[in-house]
Amino acid sequence: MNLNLNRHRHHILQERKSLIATYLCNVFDTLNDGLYITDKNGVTLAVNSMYENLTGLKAEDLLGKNVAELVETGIFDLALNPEVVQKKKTVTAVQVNRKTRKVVLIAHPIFDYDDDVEMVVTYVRDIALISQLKDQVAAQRQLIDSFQMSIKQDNSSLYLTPKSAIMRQLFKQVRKVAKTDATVLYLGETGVGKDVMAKELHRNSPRKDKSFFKVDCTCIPENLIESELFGYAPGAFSGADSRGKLGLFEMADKGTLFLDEIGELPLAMQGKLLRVLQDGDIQRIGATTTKKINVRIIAATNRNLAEEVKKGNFRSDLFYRLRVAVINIPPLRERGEDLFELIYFFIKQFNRRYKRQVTLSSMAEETMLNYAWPGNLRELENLIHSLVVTCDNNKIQVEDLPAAMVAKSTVDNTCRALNMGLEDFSGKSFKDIVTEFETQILKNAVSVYGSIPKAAKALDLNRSTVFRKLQKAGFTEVDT
Ligand SMILES: Nc1ncnc2c1ncn2[C@@H]1O[C@H](COP(=O)(O)OP(=O)(O)OP(=O)(O)O)[C@@H](O)[C@H]1O
Repeated sequence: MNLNLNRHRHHILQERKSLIATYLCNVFDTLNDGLYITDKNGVTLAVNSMYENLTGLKAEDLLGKNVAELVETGIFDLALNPEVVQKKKTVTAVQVNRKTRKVVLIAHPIFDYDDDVEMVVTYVRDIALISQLKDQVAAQRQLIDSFQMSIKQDNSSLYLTPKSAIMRQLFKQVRKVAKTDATVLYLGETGVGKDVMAKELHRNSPRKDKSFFKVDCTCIPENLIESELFGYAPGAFSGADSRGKLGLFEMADKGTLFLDEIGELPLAMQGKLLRVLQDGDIQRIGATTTKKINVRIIAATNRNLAEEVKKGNFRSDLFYRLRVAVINIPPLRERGEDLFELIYFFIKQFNRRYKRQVTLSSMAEETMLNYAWPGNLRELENLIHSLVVTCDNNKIQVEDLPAAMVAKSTVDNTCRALNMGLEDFSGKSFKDIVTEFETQILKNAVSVYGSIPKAAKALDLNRSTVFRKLQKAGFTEVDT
């Protein structure tokens, strides 16, 4: 039974081998290298189409001719065959041909059963391409180095020793998870420092000497995201670089990859990312095999990912995978005394950069402290940058601040003093809001001074006016 099976296989194999022999030239034409085959005497037996492309020479001018003759007639300046046959080993050289094309030759001996050289198979590569590749590798190395430099250098321009309890606790948490290899998800409004914290995490991790790459998922066009992240195999699609391309996952191997704005990652990519997180496998576009990589993932978003999962915009399985260590970065308005510290930290930074000695008036300082900073640290940093650059004398006055900030700060102040929030006024007319403010001020004054006549006197108002306004608003002195 087994014997029959083996015979059958042997028969099929013989048939298939003749198939290979029939189509061998077509197989040669699929190679990305040029191919030049001679017999042991140097007679040209075959060249593939890539050889023709690289050298500009035509097969019909070469086939059947001896390489020695081709050298003599100046078709090319050297041939490796005699040396390969004599030394019985692989030989390499740079060849220039009649068309002044420069190529690299790698000539291998093919032995017969007596261990004598029967043929010489030469691979031919474009020297320009090789030096381009070298440049590319050097550029990539430089890129990796510059990433590492920026990680190392950034530190001095950052405020990393917060005073507020909330941030001290957060830094503690960051430095603790940094020691592990866990995937980290940063959540927080725009400009709160997710990017800064991702680098801080890398800097404190055992991978600190390896590369750190950041991908802003909003910045890469959807059709390029996959090739940027996963790279592609040589000749993966028409127009692709024939040498293939390294993706960011491979570049960040052994280091950290920061996926910023992960909420924007297209659904198809979310599936691929999940596979990386689960198995540590990546597959280049057009590749048939996968590759194991060792990358720590840090992700960040200002979106509510749970909501995005409900809406079907974000895969729940990926969401759960990312939630291994979630770190919420609070907005500036919740960082208490850090705001004060940060204001002066940035003033110092920009004073140093522009060789200035700008300070802040107490009114300007108070206005800044009372502002809600919707743009968070980015807004604060940019404002101080512009104030330091544009400040005429060395003191920033409240008039130098943006009008909207001053107005908002005044209203916020009044609201705070009156114990009201801005949301209390939504949908009301200006007149109603003013009346409400007025009533609140009068109420406060009556409670502070003890009676309507005393409050009216303190506010330099007519007592009947105060009485009438409060009565109209439905208050009596007893109510207050
Ligand atoms: N601790 C810090 N010390 C000094 N500057 C900081 C700090 N944190 C953030 N910044 C500055 O604030 C700006 C915004 O920070 P970052 O880009 O990290 O925020 P983000 O949350 O990632 O923003 P986005 O959501 O828009 O991506 C940057 O210019 C950064 O340098």
